[in-house]
Amino acid sequence: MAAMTWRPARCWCPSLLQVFRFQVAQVHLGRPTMRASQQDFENAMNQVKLLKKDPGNQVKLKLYALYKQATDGPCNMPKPGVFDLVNKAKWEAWNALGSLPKETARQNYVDLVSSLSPSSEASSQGKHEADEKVQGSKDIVVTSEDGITKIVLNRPTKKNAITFQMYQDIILALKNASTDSSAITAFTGTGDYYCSGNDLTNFTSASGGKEEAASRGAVVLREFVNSFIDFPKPLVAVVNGPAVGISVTLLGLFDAVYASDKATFHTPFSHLGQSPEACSSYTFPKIMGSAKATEMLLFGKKLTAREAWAQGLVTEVFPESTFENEVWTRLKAYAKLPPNSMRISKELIRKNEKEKLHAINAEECTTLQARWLSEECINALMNFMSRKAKL
Ligand SMILES: CCCCCCCCCCC/C=C/C(=O)SCCNC(=O)CCNC(=O)[C@H](O)C(C)(C)COP(=O)(O)OP(=O)(O)OC[C@H]1O[C@@H](n2cnc3c(N)ncnc32)[C@H](O)[C@@H]1OP(=O)(O)O
Repeated sequence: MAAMTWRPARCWCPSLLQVFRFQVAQVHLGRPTMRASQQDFENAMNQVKLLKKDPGNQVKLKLYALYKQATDGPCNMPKPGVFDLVNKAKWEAWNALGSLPKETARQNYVDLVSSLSPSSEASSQGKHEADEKVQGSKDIVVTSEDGITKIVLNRPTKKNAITFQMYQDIILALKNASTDSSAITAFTGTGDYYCSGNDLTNFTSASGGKEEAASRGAVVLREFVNSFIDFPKPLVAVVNGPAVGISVTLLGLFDAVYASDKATFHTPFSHLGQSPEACSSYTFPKIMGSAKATEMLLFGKKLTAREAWAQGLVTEVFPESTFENEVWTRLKAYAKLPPNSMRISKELIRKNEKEKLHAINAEECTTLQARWLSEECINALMNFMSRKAKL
């Protein structure tokens, strides 16, 4: 086994890691099952060596984790000691991927590398493979094949929390997906979480005063939710793990929600001094009744996948062991249906509520803009930031 040890020309992040040795061993990946993806994977590994720009520790940890998941499967190493910073960071990144299948990890690795060097030929395939990756950044990876445009939240070390940039990336991804050649668009997450909602550092790290940040937040949130309200094609959520906050409330605007039985659904808005968004103040009572909606949106009751299914928020629950395979097989079959008929039928189902949903979205954003400036919310965000420091 030839080991390729990559020592950066300079220490990339002395504050976090003294020296980050990024070891990617060239291993014989066994008899090729899918020659092409294996070839892409090895090409991507070589591309990593040629990267001229420092991708940052987060990305390097992600590459390390995806590489290990793709070659060794789920994390099988004991957790390093608390003072072994480098290996503990690597262990956590790998462990955060949970039971992500090797093929998915391999594909995510290739996608991540190609997003780092977009001009690179991460794929050795012809036109078809090159079409698979259509847009995205390091945290939102968009691929399109088999009639499905897949929008992947790809920030597993932060439980796929949504940054300001990711909101913009998703708006663009939906805009592109609405006119591309795919029949269906699906959202899913990398790692053990679907999405832990809004990145709670969005506001504390925003430039300008908190009033300006709240105002910008309301504008981007309104545009973000409108892009879901107006999306013309079948929109499916593939909830691969726990979902928090806006990733849960948005489900009321999806056309189908398939969940792994390890998924949970949590909207801790009162705990955060906030209020509901993504039209959930209307869609949740409509879907599950006002009492169940109150338990979620006011009291922050966390639902299991089965409870969410029983309340109508989830269309179907699958065993974790067969979830990915069953869901993507089903969606590939659905994606073969006549796309115009599906689009027109969706328009019939949704058209009577669109105007109402836009108005509800506007009101929720105005309310949230005020909430973000409230003492209750600011204290809650500070508590979240300081919780680790107490450890
Ligand atoms: C200019 C302003 C722009 C604003 C942009 C628009 C704003 C739109 C806002 C729309 C309204 C949305 C509301 C919501 O979504 S409310 C819900 C927000 N989410 C949460 O409250 C979840 C917070 N996270 C947690 O409770 C836990 O992390 C969680 C239970 C999810 C997992 O716990 P666990 O112990 O398993 O893992 P860690 O806590 O160690 O998490 C691993 C690392 O990931 C970081 N993390 C996780 N979630 C978030 C998050 N939501 N925001 C920021 N960071 C998050 C966590 O801090 C860990 O990082 P470190 O390893 O660096 O500590």
